[in-house]
Amino acid sequence: MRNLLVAGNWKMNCGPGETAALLQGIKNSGVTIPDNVDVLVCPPTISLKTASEELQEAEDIALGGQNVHSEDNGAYTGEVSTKMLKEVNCEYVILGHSERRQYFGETDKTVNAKTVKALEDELRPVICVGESLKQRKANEHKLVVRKQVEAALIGVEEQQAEQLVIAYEPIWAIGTGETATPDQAQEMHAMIREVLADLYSQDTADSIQILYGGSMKPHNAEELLSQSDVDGGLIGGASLKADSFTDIIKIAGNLS
Ligand SMILES: O=C(CO)COP(=O)(O)O
Repeated sequence: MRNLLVAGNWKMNCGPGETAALLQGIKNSGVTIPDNVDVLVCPPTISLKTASEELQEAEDIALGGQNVHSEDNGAYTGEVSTKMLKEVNCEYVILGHSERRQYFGETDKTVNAKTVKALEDELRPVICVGESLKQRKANEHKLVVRKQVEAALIGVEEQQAEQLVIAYEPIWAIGTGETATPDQAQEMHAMIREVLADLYSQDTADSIQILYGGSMKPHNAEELLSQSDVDGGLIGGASLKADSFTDIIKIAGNLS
């Protein structure tokens, strides 16, 4: 049985001070992380060191970056490398979030290069895919997402693939308060798992956690996380408050 992964993408929220406060809030909430739940937080780059220090005695909460460059170092103003993320104890990195694709020119090609680099340097990529409202209305959502998954994984070998996490995040559901229905999420997650099985094997596909992201909140987490191919959530807004994030952790613990 796969563990469910409850992951917080803090986006451009929480400098070091607020990061310390939020993580203390999570730790002081008294939540015990269930054995069958993995928990991940992804603060902004500038707050990762503080987060790492705060999480020193909370080994069951993993740390991740929100982006990484595909080169080791060099003249890339504003960027961070895999080694820098690892130096502050990141185990994961979010790649290809739709906001990065939309505002910062990320393409399937850059997402692929970053995925290959992250795996090479033993950071687990959380690869984000998802269709726009226009694409869903045009009934192109499956094709679009299939292509995004395939493109991200060019050159990724089967034995590395077990380190992957995929996040299905329909763009129309991000920060809008509108979620995919449980059936819509299940349909897309099952399709993504099929793509992974075609690329690798059913066993490998079954071992990869596929997260849902897009307005996941305590009130809708149970119905989404109960779907057989939904292996967790990538949570934006609701991960910024200790109580809503820990509520989702508890809901996941009761399910898996
Ligand atoms: O983009 C998301 C997580 O990466 C989802 O954000 P919201 O939960 O705020 O909709």
